Amino acid sequence: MSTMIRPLAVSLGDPAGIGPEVVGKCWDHRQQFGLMPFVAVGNPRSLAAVWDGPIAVIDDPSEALQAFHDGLPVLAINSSDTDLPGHPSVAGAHCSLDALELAVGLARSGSAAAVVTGPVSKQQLYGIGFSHPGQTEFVAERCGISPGNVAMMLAGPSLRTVPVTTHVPLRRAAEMLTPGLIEMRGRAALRGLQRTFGIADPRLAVAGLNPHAGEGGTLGTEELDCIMPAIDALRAEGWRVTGPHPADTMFHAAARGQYDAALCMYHDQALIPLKALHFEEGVNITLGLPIVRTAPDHGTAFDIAGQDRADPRAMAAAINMAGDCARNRAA
Ligand SMILES: NC(=O)C1=CN([C@@H]2O[C@H](COP(=O)(O)OP(=O)(O)OC[C@H]3O[C@@H](n4cnc5c(N)ncnc54)[C@H](O)[C@@H]3O)[C@@H](O)[C@H]2O)C=CC1
Ligand SMILES: NCC(=O)COP(=O)(O)O
Repeated sequence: MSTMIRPLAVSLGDPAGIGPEVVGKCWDHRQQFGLMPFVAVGNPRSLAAVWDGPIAVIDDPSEALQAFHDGLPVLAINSSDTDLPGHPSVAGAHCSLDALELAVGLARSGSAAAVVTGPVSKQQLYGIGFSHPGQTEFVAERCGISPGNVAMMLAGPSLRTVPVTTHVPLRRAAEMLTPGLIEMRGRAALRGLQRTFGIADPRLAVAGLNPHAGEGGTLGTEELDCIMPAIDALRAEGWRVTGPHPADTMFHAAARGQYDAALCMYHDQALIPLKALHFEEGVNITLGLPIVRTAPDHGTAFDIAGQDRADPRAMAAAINMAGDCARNRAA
């Protein structure tokens, strides 16, 4: 089936967060943002609570394209409680997981061209027994891919970053670093730059872990023991890889011009520069999957939910990137 005749599936995320509001606003501004048709997956009541646009509850994703012109098509997940914006609940966590499951299933089955995931609360999901670090690893598992072989990329107009370790305590992140894990993430990032971003001969800059990339082993040895062997292995395969670079000096404008993505050792090393530069339009994309999955870079923002203050631009960027990547793959 052609990408052009399939909608994107957009899960609403936690019903008490800003996911429903930014998805509704994306439908409002669909022409301004240049968005292809999408179907929301979640509780229609959580949309109606924060957005007064037209909602078209549909039974089958094939109805989405026609419905999209007159209203926001929604495949309904009916949770037992009505969630109040800003007040997450157990029922809301179950609803966000059910919506994620259905939206990913639509992309896997080919009913949707790609999946865009709305923001969920990890704390809420962990509370109902969710055993994955985040949605990235959940989607990987549903696609039958080992979590080690996918990469979480944060992408903005002037920077792409990929963390080697994701949602683990910082102490544990350092312990988890091995040449094999760094090499796998680096390879997933490089292949993703080729396949998803169309960069034929991508350049990857690898960050060090320690101050000044270990200062020759005097401020830590992970660069010598783990990072350099991974760089050597990737170079031996013919990839253009540099590093380990001191992380404090690899994100200024001139440095960013030297690479297509930065491979970072832990979550905040990757996400702080990306969000400092591109919070309003940053996209989280999972590389290494048989389907396309994107998300806005921001979280549930419970502090502003229901106040009409949520900026939809990152969600719009995620929807646009999902559409572009799906079209690239179909071409
Ligand atoms: N893709 C996902 O599902 C993500 C989920 N999270 C989850 O979100 C929850 C809250 O995380 P935080 O660190 O507080 O980050 P957050 O992104 O939810 O909020 C950080 C700050 O930015 C503001 N903000 C976020 N998005 C905004 C938008 N679109 N428009 C206007 N203001 C916005 C919030 O009001 C808050 O002041 C956590 O439970 C975390 O697990 C965090 C990041 C991504
Ligand atoms: N900080 C990024 C984030 O929380 C998104 O992670 P994921 O749920 O997409 O794996």
